[in-house]
Amino acid sequence: MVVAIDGPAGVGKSTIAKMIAQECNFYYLNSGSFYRAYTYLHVQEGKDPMDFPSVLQTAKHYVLTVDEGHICVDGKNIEDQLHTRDVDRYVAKVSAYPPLREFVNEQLRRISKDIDVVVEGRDITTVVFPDAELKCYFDAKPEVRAERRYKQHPEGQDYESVLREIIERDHIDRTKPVGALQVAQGALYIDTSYLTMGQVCEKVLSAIFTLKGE
Ligand SMILES: Nc1ncnc2c1ncn2[C@@H]1O[C@H](COP(=O)(O)OP(=O)(O)O)[C@@H](O)[C@H]1O
Ligand SMILES: Nc1ccn([C@H]2C[C@H](O)[C@@H](COP(=O)(O)OP(=O)(O)O)O2)c(=O)n1
Repeated sequence: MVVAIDGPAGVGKSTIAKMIAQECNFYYLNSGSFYRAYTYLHVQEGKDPMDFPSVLQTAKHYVLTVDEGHICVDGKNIEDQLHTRDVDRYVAKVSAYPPLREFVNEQLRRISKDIDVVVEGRDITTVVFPDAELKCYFDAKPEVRAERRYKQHPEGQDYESVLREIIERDHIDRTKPVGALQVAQGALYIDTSYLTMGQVCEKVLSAIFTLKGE
């Protein structure tokens, strides 16, 4: 079974997807980690992340694997390197390059073949797995998402800057020529603004149990 989850930054996709994966014993895939990993690896090589064809070359040079939800290169977990200022600054633009999207999508489909999986991102319900057994769209007001992100790293940027970046990121994510964030037909729409993580998880689990006839 494929459970596909899309939604904007800070809405709770990773948190809930991991909870569902653990509860149902499904594999967990975070597609944003692929875009982050390629951005990181390219910058690490001292190359220009705005030269998108060259980022694709870098991507093709490395083999990414996923170990218990963590992205690895040559077997080494690089998760800690994926949320730096540099990666945050460039990843939205890098991820808008259609050939790179196609490259990432092929890998997501290959990894997910014949297994039970929860996959989250921006275009999972629309492009990568439009026929997923369960499609979910999580939403929340930008102010709520900024507050959640700010609380994750109170030592980092102030709330106003976090909110500004969330709004900018939303704009890029929603206006991408390919793979833009949108609510897929037939998706379970959940506004998480005033729900606890447990309540969101319950809604998704209930949909999975219904599908399984449990
Ligand atoms: N329903 C919720 N209520 C309160 N906080 C939440 C909720 N869902 C997620 N969070 C918190 O919001 C932050 C961002 O969640 P995350 O799962 O990283 O979002 P995303 O993967 O969509 O970017 C995390 O600190 C998480 O614990
Ligand atoms: N399927 C996906 C997943 C992520 N992206 C983009 C969206 C973001 O700008 C980056 C990083 O995604 P990620 O989910 O890690 O971002 P956030 O944690 O929500 O800030 O990649 C995408 O275009 N398509």
